[in-house]
Amino acid sequence: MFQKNTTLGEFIIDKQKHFKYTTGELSRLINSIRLAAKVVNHEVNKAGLVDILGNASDINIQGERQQKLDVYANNIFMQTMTNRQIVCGVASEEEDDFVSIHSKNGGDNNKYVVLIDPLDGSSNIDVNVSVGTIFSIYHRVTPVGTPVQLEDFLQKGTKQVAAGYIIYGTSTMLVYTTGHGVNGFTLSPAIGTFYLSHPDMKFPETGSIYSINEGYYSHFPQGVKDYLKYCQEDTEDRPYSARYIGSLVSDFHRNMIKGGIYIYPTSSKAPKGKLRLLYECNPIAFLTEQANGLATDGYKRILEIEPTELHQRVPFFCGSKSMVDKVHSYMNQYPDDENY
Ligand SMILES: O=P(O)(O)OC[C@H]1O[C@](O)(COP(=O)(O)O)[C@@H](O)[C@@H]1O
Ligand SMILES: [Mg+2]
Ligand SMILES: [Mg+2]
Repeated sequence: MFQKNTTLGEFIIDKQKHFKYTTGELSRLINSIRLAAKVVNHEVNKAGLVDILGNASDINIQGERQQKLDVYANNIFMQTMTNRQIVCGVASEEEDDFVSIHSKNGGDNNKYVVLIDPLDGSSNIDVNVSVGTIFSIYHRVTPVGTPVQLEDFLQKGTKQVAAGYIIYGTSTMLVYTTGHGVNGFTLSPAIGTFYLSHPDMKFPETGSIYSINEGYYSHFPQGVKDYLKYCQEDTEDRPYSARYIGSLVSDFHRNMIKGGIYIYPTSSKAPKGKLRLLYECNPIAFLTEQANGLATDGYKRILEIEPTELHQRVPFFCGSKSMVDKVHSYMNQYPDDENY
């Protein structure tokens, strides 16, 4: 069992033992994400003092107006991946297409691709509410030494090698998995080092928190409406508490610690759901399952969904096992709602 004062660097090196033919490439990659996270954290912390709040000029591929911090965080992670030549390609929420890391000294020779949501919870940036970064790592499927292709990114979530998030909140944490459980590290602001603070994180089997934007209630599928009615009934252990921060990372983090469910279903405003399969739902689903929770699209396992587009959206239900099972029992009463 790891000591609480174990640093992330020590933990990464020690965990290499899980990979038979390790070259250290994955460790270097996670270390680079750690570095980029610290740079972004520094900027987030002084937001309001520097010109980093508010809208940037562009509308991104999602049709959303980019925030300055979206652009800043995206640049930091892209530069870190490019300068360190540790991946052969990166796909980002803020980039129209995937970015190949060709290199005079061999980006194509790298075996990993990264998919990233550089700044999650953009609507909360200007109001000093916690935001995050989400990342997902795959082993490429095209031959090493050749330019990266779209198929290297369009892989099922079950193929992820590692996934995690950084939460820029009351404290800054990096939480990740390589398929051997979920561990959380807190940044010591004084020393600038991440220390193991939340070893072996697990979702409680059940909980009493539900997270959903009820503002869209009238547009939700009937199964979701029925489940919300169930959550709000007056019984011994209900009504549950409604908690919705509006940053997926923050709502997920709280629910993983306290027990709860996060739902972003389809709605007439978002007929396919809002969240992006590749760099929001797959990494969070991998963490959820590694922490004994469930992550689905309301009907089937998120990690089994075959991706078809870089920026595709899916409905997202994730959290404590018995709560996701319960919402499924309602969704299954309306099988037609599955064919969105
Ligand atoms: O404002 P809404 O529609 O409830 O959406 C909030 C959801 O959208 C997101 O902000 C989408 O992520 P981005 O901020 O990375 O675009 C999630 O973090 C959050 O859970
Ligand atoms: Mg996001
Ligand atoms: Mg984002």
